[in-house]
Amino acid sequence: MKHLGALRKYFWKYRHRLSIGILFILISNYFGVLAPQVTGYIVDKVQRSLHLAGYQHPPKHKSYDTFVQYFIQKIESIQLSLPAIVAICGITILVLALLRGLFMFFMRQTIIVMSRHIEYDQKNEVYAHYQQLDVNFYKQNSVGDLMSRIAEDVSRVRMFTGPAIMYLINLLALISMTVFFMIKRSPILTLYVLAPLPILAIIIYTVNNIIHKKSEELQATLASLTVNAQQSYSGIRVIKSFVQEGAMFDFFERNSEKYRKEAVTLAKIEALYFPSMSFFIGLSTLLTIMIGGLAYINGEAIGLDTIVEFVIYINMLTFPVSAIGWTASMIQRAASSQKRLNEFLQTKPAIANAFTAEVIEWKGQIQFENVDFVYPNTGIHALKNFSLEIKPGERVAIVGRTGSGKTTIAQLLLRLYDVSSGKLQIDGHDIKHVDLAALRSQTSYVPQDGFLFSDTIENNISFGLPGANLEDVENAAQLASVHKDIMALPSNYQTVVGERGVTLSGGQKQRVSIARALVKNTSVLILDDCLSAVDARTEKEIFHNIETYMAGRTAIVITHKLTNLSGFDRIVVMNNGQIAESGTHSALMNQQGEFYEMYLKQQDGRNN
Ligand SMILES: Nc1ncnc2c1ncn2[C@@H]1O[C@H](COP(=O)(O)OP(=O)(O)OP(=O)(O)O)[C@@H](O)[C@H]1O
Repeated sequence: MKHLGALRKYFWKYRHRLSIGILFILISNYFGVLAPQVTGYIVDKVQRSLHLAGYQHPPKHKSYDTFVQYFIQKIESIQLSLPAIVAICGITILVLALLRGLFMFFMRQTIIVMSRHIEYDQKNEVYAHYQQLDVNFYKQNSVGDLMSRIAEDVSRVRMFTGPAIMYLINLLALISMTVFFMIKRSPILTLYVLAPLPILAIIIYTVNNIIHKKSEELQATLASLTVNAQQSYSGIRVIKSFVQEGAMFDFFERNSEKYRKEAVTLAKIEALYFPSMSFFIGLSTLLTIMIGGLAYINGEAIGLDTIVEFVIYINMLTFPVSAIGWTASMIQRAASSQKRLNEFLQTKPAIANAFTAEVIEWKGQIQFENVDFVYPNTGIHALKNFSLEIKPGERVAIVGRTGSGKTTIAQLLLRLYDVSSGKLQIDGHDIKHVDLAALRSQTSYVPQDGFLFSDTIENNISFGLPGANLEDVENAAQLASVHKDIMALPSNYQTVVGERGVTLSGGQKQRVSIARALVKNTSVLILDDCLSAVDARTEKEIFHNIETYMAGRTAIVITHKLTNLSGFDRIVVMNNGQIAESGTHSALMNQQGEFYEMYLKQQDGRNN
């Protein structure tokens, strides 16, 4: 429960709405408890007027609410016939019911609407926090988990801030008002009639706890089913090509069967809930009639009107009391969801702007000095005592075997991670003291997996530079040698790509993501093996196109393709997190070392 304390700020923000909502709940219940009293009055009035045989008039009581008392005085002062009094009382009961309904409507309008506002604020808070967290956080948490926090957990919390709060306050208001009037009328009858309710409360609580536990298990099974289905859809091509549809289906069916069994058990337990409720409410009604009836026969101060009133009160309590378990379960669920949200919202991003962070105009100088880097989630030592200086405007190709640390260099330069030891400086500033947004906005980075959004090509490219016009976008596409491909698409730059639209080839995707980086027009360009799916001729064309573009800019090109590297100022060969050799293309070829060997192997591969 303490976890829900985090919602205080929202309740404070919407305190006016909440207070008005509570007022509406009180008013609607107030009108609710008046109706039984007016009914009791008619019963009493009819009995007294008809002088029923053997009816011993109990003394007139004055335990009505002030409003009802005033209403009775008014009616009795006008000397009306009995049918007229009955009709007026009937209309009054109808008006009270309408007023009750009207205020219930207002109550929902304020409290449920408030919960929707809180849900909106909370979703934005969670989303804003997601944006701040570093890549390591995303490595440690699955997409499904992140999605369920923003969707499911926030919705569960909304069930607390809206319906649960509303039913809880409604229940407290109704119970206290009815019990107040019942005690006022007959304390002893109240005691007998309410006696079964604590037993009912204990049963509800116990059954509810079991329901809660079972539904948690059910949720977990459902989550694993969903992840399984999600993976099947994402990996459908792999599943089909390996003819594994049957195996996937069996796996899904087994999980489904588990889900079915758990759901059936839950349904059986839930089936117990309402019958036991009805039993105890029925028992209370029975006790009212029996004990009240006996007291009446014995001539005690209990009239038929009191019995009628009590029966109505008891029935009014049915729904709110039956909602206790449901409300408690909603509160429990909301508390566990809020706990998950709190854990996540309290996660501090490992990479954040230092207090003293400076916005610099990056000229493109880069210096790694004895850098060691260990991936925090796996402990893999990706860079070892790595030193490299790149001058502004220098064009450096980084090559090497897979897993040798090339991408890691790019990730450190974008400060997606911080170095574990050693120094990384840009233009002589420690990268940790450079404003993050300034650093990243001055770097054009094309990652290996050039992810495209399900949007138009124009928007995908201009994403690199919000506010870029179509001319900028086309220029960037031309530099990335993808303009012709785009013009061949059905709606050119307005063609929607991704899930909702056209599927681009691997090479086209890579080139669109290169265009997205080039449109940024920054002093540093980092291409991370983003030409792997591009044929040699197009690759040559791209290098040629961006040669002039690169003039005066620092360019780091990570690649596995060793042809076309003669135009680079330097080639750095990585091996196991360290530089194996570095130099110009001709120097490395003359050296006949690792680069030379890799180059020859690649040439052999091509010729064979
Ligand atoms: N996000 C990560 N979390 C943990 N370990 C990682 C992560 N990324 C890379 N590694 C590990 O760090 C080492 C260096 O990886 P890196 O991606 O820098 O190599 P690379 O030279 O770019 O390889 P490739 O040419 O295959 O892209 C590898 O052993 C890899 O498994």
